[in-house]
Amino acid sequence: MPSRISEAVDLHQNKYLDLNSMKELPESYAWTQLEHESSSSISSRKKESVPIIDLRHPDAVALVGRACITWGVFQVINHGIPKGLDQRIEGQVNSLFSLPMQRKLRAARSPDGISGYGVARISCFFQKLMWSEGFTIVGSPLEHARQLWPHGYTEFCDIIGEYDKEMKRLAGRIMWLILGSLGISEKEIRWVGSNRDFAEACAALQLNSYPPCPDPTRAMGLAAHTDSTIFTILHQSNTSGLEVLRGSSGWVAVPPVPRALVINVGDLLQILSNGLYQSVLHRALVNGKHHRLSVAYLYGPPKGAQISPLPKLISPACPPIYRSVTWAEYLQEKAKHFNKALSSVRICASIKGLQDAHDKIIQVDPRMNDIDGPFETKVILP
Ligand SMILES: C=C1C[C@]23C[C@@]1(O)CC[C@H]2[C@@]12CCC[C@@](C)(C(=O)O1)[C@H]2[C@@H]3C(=O)O
Ligand SMILES: O=C(O)CCC(=O)C(=O)O
Ligand SMILES: [Fe+2]
Repeated sequence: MPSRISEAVDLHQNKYLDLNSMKELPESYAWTQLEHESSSSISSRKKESVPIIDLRHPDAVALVGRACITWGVFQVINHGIPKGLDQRIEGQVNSLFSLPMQRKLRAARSPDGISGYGVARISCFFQKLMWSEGFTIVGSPLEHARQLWPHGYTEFCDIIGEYDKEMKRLAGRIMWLILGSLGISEKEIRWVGSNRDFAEACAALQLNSYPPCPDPTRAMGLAAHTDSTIFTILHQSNTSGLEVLRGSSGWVAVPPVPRALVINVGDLLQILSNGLYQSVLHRALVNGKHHRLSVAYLYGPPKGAQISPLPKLISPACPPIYRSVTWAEYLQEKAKHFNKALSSVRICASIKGLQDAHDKIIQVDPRMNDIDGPFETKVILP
């Protein structure tokens, strides 16, 4: 039986395989059938689909509230992001991931860093590797862009800057819809900012690439996870792959809708809403023919802001179930406990009717069985 350390080294050595040139699925990327089962067949039979909300609808607040409670995810249209920006950002993402591996590695994320090129951060919690590459941007992408395109990095930086600005504006608007749906006014949030635009809010941009895969039914693009955000705004290219877990219905596909953006409830919104809006477990599957891209805007509170259940949502009958955390503290919990991060900040162990995403874990990765600690693979039965 190999030791945990040598397995970790194996993973590390496999880390930068060039997925774009592989003709067969290496064993290290082959996930078990069980992990793929329970997929969309059930949901498509039931004809359930993730709500699509027109942000210009007069009842947008109520629609958003209902979608947060019943799904934890929705798509938005008429969101005001300039036409064509989605295609321009996709062009940049495509050009980044099409670079030769040696070039991409110049912008590699350092082991303890946040920004840069690399495999999914959550890879260390899984036995198998994921069929994807990522590039994370926090703050300015300039230094990494220079490494990637020494003679032509400005276009990338300009488009990222424009996308970031537009996302921040949209995120502020969605914040108001969500807060409105919870009955929260501006007086009740310290960090709304003087222009009511959440100017100090922090965010990360995650660019994801899922190359065509020689054996897509055995591969996993991005394993099931929840985001450690208030919410995430996701643009997906015109190839399906995103799935969300919906209670007893199992995995439901979130099909790309032209110009629509997907909004995922994140863990911090679950904390703020005292468990009313639960973060959504989601994953990305891969495709045999098409290269899939996605751009996630991971939206969170300002640095140092304490996130805890909103006082208005608390009463003797509904005591706070989470302690207060900053985003940075929560990300540390996530890095340590992954699926169990929410329960690690829970102060009230069991509330009837409330389940954290991790409570749905029903089978521990057998390789991890004899290891103490939080290493668990989500295997969700139908
Ligand atoms: C702010 C962040 C959220 C994130 C970790 C990060 O520091 C930057 C990347 C984010 C991301 C994107 C892909 C899925 C995810 C779980 C991951 O591994 O990296 C999220 C992280 C998260 O939400 O916890
Ligand atoms: O590619 C996708 O559809 C999902 C990406 C995602 O979940 C993430 O970046 O957090
Ligand atoms: Fe995600």
